[in-house]
Parts: sequence; C-alpha cells; structure tokens
Amino acid sequence: MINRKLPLLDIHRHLDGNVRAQTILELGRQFNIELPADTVEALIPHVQVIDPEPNLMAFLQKLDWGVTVLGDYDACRRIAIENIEDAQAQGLDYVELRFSPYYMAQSQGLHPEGVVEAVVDGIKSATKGVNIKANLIGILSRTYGVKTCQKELDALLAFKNDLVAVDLAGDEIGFPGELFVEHFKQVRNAYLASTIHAGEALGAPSIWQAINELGASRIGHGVKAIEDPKLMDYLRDNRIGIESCLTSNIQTSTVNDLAKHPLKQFLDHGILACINTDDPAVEGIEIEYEYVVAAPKAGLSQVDMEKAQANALEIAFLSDSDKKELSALVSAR
Ligand SMILES: O=c1[nH]cnc2c1ncn2[C@@H]1O[C@H](CO)[C@@H](O)[C@H]1O
Ligand SMILES: [Zn+2]
Repeated sequence: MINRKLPLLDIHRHLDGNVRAQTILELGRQFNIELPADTVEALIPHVQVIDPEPNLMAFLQKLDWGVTVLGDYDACRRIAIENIEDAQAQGLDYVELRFSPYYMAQSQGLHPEGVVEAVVDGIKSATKGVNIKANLIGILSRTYGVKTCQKELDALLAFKNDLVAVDLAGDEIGFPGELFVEHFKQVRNAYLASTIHAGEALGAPSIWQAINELGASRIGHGVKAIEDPKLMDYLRDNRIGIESCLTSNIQTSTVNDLAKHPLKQFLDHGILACINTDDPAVEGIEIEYEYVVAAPKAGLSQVDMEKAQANALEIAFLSDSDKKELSALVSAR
C-alpha cells in the first residue's frame, strides 16, 4: 500500500505515453485524422496493451495514436496539462514527466522546438496554485537514429533551463547507447543530469555503458542488473537509482512473471530502486495499481514499498531543500 505520510512520487512517467483515449478521439476529430475506432471502448484495444506484447517494440507501437493526433502546438499543451491533472487526481505529490519532442512532432510535421515550448508552457500553467510539483525530462528517441536525435537534443537544449535531465528511450537493441556518446557529452556540458533506459531489452553491459559512457546517474528499468553481481554492488555503492516499472516490464515481456521481477532483490541489496508507472494510459494502470497489486505480486512487503517510496524521493532530480520541503508538506497533511 501507499503510505500517505510519505511523499508519493512517479519519476518515470512518459507524458507522450499517457494521452487519454478520450483526448485521442477528440483531437482526431479536431484535425480530421482517421482513427481505427470512433468510441472510447472501441479505441482502447488500439491504444492500450491488453495482454503482454511479445517484445518492447510491439509494446511501443501502442503509443503511436497518442502522438499521431497532435495536430498543433495547442494539442501538445493540452496533453501536458492533462498529464498534470491526471497525476494530481492519482494523489501524486511530485512527478517527473518525460517526453520526446521529435516523436510528438513527426507525425503532423510540427517543429520539435515548438513542441518543447508548448509542453513547458502547459506544465508551468497547470502546476500553478495546485498541490503537485513537476519537473520535465527530455527524451532522445533513439529509434530515429543518431542525426535525428541530435536535432531533438538541439530542441531540448534550447529550453535547458526548463528541464532537469535528458533520457534515451526507444529501441535499445537496434540503437545501442554506444551511438549516443556525443549527445550525452552535450547534455553534461549543459549541466543537465541523465537517466537512461538501459537493461530493459539488452543485458547488464548496456547499463555499464549508460553509466560509464553516457554519465547516467539513474537507470530506467535496469532489470538486467540482476545478472551482474559487480554491477549490483556498483549501483548500491554509487547511489545510482533504478526506476522500476513493474507492469510495463510484464507488458513488454522483459519479465514474464512478477514473482520473478528483480525489484525486491534490488531493494534487499540496498540499491535505491523505486516504483513508477512508465506509460500509464497505454498500460491501463496507475501508480496506485503498482503499489496495491503489482508490488505485492513482485514479493514486496509493506516495509519494502515504503523503502521504495523513500528511494524515489532520494533519487529525484530535486535539490535537498526541495526534498525537505516536500517531506514537510506531506507529513503535515
Ligand atoms: O518502456 C519503454 N522503453 C523504452 N522506450 C520507451 C518506453 N516507453 C516509452 N518509450 C519511448 O519513449 C518515447 C516517448 O516518450 C518514445 O520514443 C517511446 O518509444
Ligand atoms: Zn520508460
């Protein structure tokens, strides 16, 4: 269960993997984009994973309608605002929302920089005067290749003051981290942190590469760390956090049974691992489901879940004073 006396965070949540089905329908109509269905019920199987997909890439296809309907910058702003509304409705105190401006821009010919501007603007306006804090992480969608990722990075760096980190997501097997060393040099030079999707589709060497060559201070998924005892020690000793996403790992067939998910072992080893959603609308889950249903199935006790909640705050891209403030706010409620 979620302990409401502790701050509730989701620090691995894709804004563009979390577009409401109703919004996809409405934007489809607004921009005359033909959708595979014209009711929410009939659209669900096209935009949501129902049974586990055979692999990561099959899972990722389910995100596509959510960005295909982004016909203008206001549509991008709208989904950013709705992401804050939904996170707040879930009782989240703090979210790190990540998004790929090129992925959001490409279908309808928008400019990635305009997309970043619209998302930043939407998040700023939606978080004013409400009880939720949010930060943005920019994504390089590796599936589009090295050159496109450079353009995507340029668009993100134009708004570097509005971001806390840069991530690398998409096809880990087809576009391994080795291709993106130059990109993450620029990320470091811009004084931004990096968190990298690694050890999800590839093994432990991909996690070592993310740390040593891309400068990752956190790892998205990191499931395969369990295969390398030296890496397990390294993650613990260097306080490199793991953003676990339990249901996502089942739906991508990264793990075939929650009882075999390594999160419990990460926690027992003293690694700063935490519980997150990934792409909630696409997965048909929310943060509460991860704590109430998925985490117990993965063998976590109440104490483990509270540890995971505390770890999320520990590794969040927030200053120490912001972390203290968040804790104080929550314990006073
Ligand atoms: O679980 C995941 N693993 C790897 N990449 C992902 C995952 N979920 C979403 N994306 C990728 O993130 C970008 C949109 O934010 C897209 O590139 C999408 O394919
Ligand atoms: Zn992810």
